[in-house]
Amino acid sequence: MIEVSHCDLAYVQGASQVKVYDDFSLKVEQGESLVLIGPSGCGKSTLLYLLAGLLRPTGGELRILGERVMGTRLKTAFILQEYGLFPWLTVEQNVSLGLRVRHMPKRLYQGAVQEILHKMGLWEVKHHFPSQLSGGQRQRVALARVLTLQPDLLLMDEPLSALDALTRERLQILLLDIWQEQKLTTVLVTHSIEEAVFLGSRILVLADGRPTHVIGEILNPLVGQSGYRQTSEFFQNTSYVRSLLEGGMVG
Ligand SMILES: Nc1ncnc2c1ncn2[C@@H]1O[C@H](COP(=O)(O)OP(=O)(O)OP(=O)(O)O)[C@@H](O)[C@H]1O
Repeated sequence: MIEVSHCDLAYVQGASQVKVYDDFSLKVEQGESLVLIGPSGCGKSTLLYLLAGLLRPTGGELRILGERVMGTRLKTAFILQEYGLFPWLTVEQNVSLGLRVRHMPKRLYQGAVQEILHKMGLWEVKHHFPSQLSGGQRQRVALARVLTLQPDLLLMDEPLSALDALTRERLQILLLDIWQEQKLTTVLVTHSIEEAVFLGSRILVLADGRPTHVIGEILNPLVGQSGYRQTSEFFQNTSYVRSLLEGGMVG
């Protein structure tokens, strides 16, 4: 699905350069739920921007479904922490926005929008404006909006970090349902070890340092199984990720 091959990426800062990636390679299979975790500044968002086609690598190449990424693509959805909703549009209008800007006639998208509003628990608030919603509801609107476009790749940059603990857990379950139902390839950045292990079928632990490097990779085949959060495997995996992060921060 995704092939990152020997990519370099440096930010220019005045006269100097911040080399974030140097000869970095990564493969993500179709239907994987890859989670990126690592200390602040290690390059997680940069990798998402590269995958989204918002940044171009200075060397190497990225391919999605075999096609070289030269810019943004319609089937890649990107969800940010700040929701990105338009305050002057209602929930329903925000959700259908992507379809409307593609000039799809209302009769063709109305059913799909209604279905997703129900599925995401937004039906009762469909005429509300974003300012009238809780953080969890706003993030569900943002998710609903990108899902109406039937993406094949969902990129998420700390999408749940602004939410209270219980809302966050509910949305984690929702994300897991979406991933399992739609077999959607997802790449999620988080700072939460528990969230990484709860949502990632594979977890990539990145370390700070220039350039960024992978210090651990955990396959997590039990992800999505009911009651996983209460199992000893979940506890072992969170402990392992924590130890990698602690080790990676030494020095
Ligand atoms: N536009 C930019 N210009 C210069 N340097 C940048 C720019 N964007 C990011 N950087 C630097 O690149 C490095 C990687 O940043 P990035 O935002 O990808 O890290 P991150 O792991 O996502 O951090 P966080 O967890 O804090 O969001 C950091 O050192 C950051 O300061």
